[in-house]
Amino acid sequence: MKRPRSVLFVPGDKPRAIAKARTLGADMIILDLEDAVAPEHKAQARDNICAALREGGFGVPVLVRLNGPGTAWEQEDQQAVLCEKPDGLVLPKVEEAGVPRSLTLGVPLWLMIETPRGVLAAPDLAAEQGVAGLIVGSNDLAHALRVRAAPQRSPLLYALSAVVLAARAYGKYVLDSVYNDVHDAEGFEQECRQGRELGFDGKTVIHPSQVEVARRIYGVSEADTRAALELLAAWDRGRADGLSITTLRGRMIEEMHVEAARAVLGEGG
Ligand SMILES: CC(C)(COP(=O)(O)OP(=O)(O)OC[C@H]1O[C@@H](n2cnc3c(N)ncnc32)[C@H](O)[C@@H]1OP(=O)(O)O)[C@@H](O)C(=O)NCCC(=O)NCCSC(=O)C[C@H](O)C(=O)O
Ligand SMILES: [Mg+2]
Repeated sequence: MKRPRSVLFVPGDKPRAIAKARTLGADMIILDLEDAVAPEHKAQARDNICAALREGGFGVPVLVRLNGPGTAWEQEDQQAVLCEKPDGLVLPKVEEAGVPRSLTLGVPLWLMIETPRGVLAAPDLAAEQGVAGLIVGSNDLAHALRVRAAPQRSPLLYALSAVVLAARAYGKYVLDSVYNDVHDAEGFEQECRQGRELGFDGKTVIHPSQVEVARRIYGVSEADTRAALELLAAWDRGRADGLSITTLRGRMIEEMHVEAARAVLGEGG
């Protein structure tokens, strides 16, 4: 599976949004049964999601976010997703490793880390078999931590990095949280850049206007490609001169930088 850069949440009770999701160019779609859907809409949302999975036509992996274990909707959600096999399941507010996940259907699991205990358990959760990736849910996390909104998400940085660290340690994907203000394009772009710097693979998004921005910022730019080519050329010159390591404009280049540059070219084409 290719690294998902822009992952769109779509409420299961909004059929127009589900239809539109097929056209927006997200790398992955999450049809939501959990927090985007009011209790009285859960049944309709399940029907909508089954119909959408049956109809297909998304062109990218489609996951379903279930309501958590212990909720009133657990059983019905399980039956509903059995209707058509989604490409993965998103489990919310996961906190404990090593417990049998009652419904896996043999599909990849994406675990939402959005509670203090979830953050503390992130390494063990990332290590679990069948887990494709971790997703930060910073709305729930900020609420549980009782932190306030602050520039650059400073109160959350420790937790964000802890989740990235856990995912990287076990070779899993890791996705940044959603940005709530769908009218604040500048703030969204800034948060995408910050997420990328922190090491996330991509961002979860909630509105059509956010899809392409996340794809671009998490993608490989022309400048990235040029820099990678330049680094590889410098490396090749150094090796031809018999050097074990070399420099480019005074900056040391070692094998891991070469590996990173090749990865950029592999993705950027
Ligand atoms: C955030 C919204 C509620 C904004 O809704 P609204 O103001 O109605 O949007 P627009 O009028 O601008 O919509 C324009 C058209 O775009 C379609 N649309 C909107 N959102 C989506 C979407 N997510 N996917 C596909 N299409 C979408 C509308 O249908 C309009 O189309 P049309 O009618 O044809 O013109 C709304 O965007 C929304 O509901 N977004 C998703 C919210 C969501 O899924 N939330 C749950 C996941 S995030 C979460 O739970 C947080 C996490 O767990 C945590 O703890 O942090
Ligand atoms: Mg949440």
